[in-house]
Amino acid sequence: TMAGFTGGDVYQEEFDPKAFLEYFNFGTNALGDECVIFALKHFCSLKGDTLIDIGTGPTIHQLLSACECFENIITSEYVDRNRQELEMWLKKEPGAFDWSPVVKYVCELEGNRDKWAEKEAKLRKAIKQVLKCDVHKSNPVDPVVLPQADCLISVECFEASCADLDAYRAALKNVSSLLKLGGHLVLCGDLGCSFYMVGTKRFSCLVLREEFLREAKAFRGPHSILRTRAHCNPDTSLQNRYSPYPVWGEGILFNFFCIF
Ligand SMILES: C[S@@+](CC[C@H](N)C(=O)[O-])C[C@H]1O[C@@H](n2cnc3c(N)ncnc32)[C@H](O)[C@@H]1O
Repeated sequence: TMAGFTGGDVYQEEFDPKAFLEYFNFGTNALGDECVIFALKHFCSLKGDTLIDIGTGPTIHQLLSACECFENIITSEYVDRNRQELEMWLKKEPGAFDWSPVVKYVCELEGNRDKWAEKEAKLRKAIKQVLKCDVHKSNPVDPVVLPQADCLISVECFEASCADLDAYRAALKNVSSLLKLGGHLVLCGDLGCSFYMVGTKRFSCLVLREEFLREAKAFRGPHSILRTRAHCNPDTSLQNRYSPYPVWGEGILFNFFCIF
């Protein structure tokens, strides 16, 4: 509901990157791993020169395969602390999150199990900018003006930052201005999820349905892919034990991945 909507101010004040990164402690949570693996497998198929990631958060999992094809990656994020956390990893500062288990897994998927250190170096080199971003602005990276990119990617950002479907459509439109004609927009997230936890703090999530994504797809043209996958056991006791996000808004969670 609107009343429970957690907007930009709440993010800026209360989104704790360290707590969020707990979801990416690979190997400690079976269902969390499943979520990440679903997305990682799909990210493998992207290609182009320039890629912009919208609402990067403190994470890099979404960029690990892309850095093999995209020489220029620009990340963008609303929360200052998330950008700082990412900078820590980029600069290999002490206390930076250890992404190596996830990186190793991606290398395995790509058939280069031993290349993980090279991949980390490649990604650090590919990420050219870490920008402030607000999807509600007509130029989300204002005051920076970017050349249009070949590919935009956004993982669980619009549903986190938009109070309703109209706001989601408007944000998609804003962000599309950063994309070349004929470029690809890649969205990844969960269907039917109404909130998620970051540490002990609850953040609202706009409930998405497959029909809505199919409609959004229609406005980007015919070259689209939408894949969804039922991802966790509807048994809530199991979910409470294993879900990466402690309790889901609905019984079953579906991951989605789409390329527009
Ligand atoms: C669920 S997190 C996803 C982070 C990352 N993309 C991932 O997949 O792990 C949602 C992200 O959206 C960001 N966000 C919230 N409001 C935003 C806004 N108005 N513009 C851009 N990003 C926003 C949050 O700060 C947070 O990093």
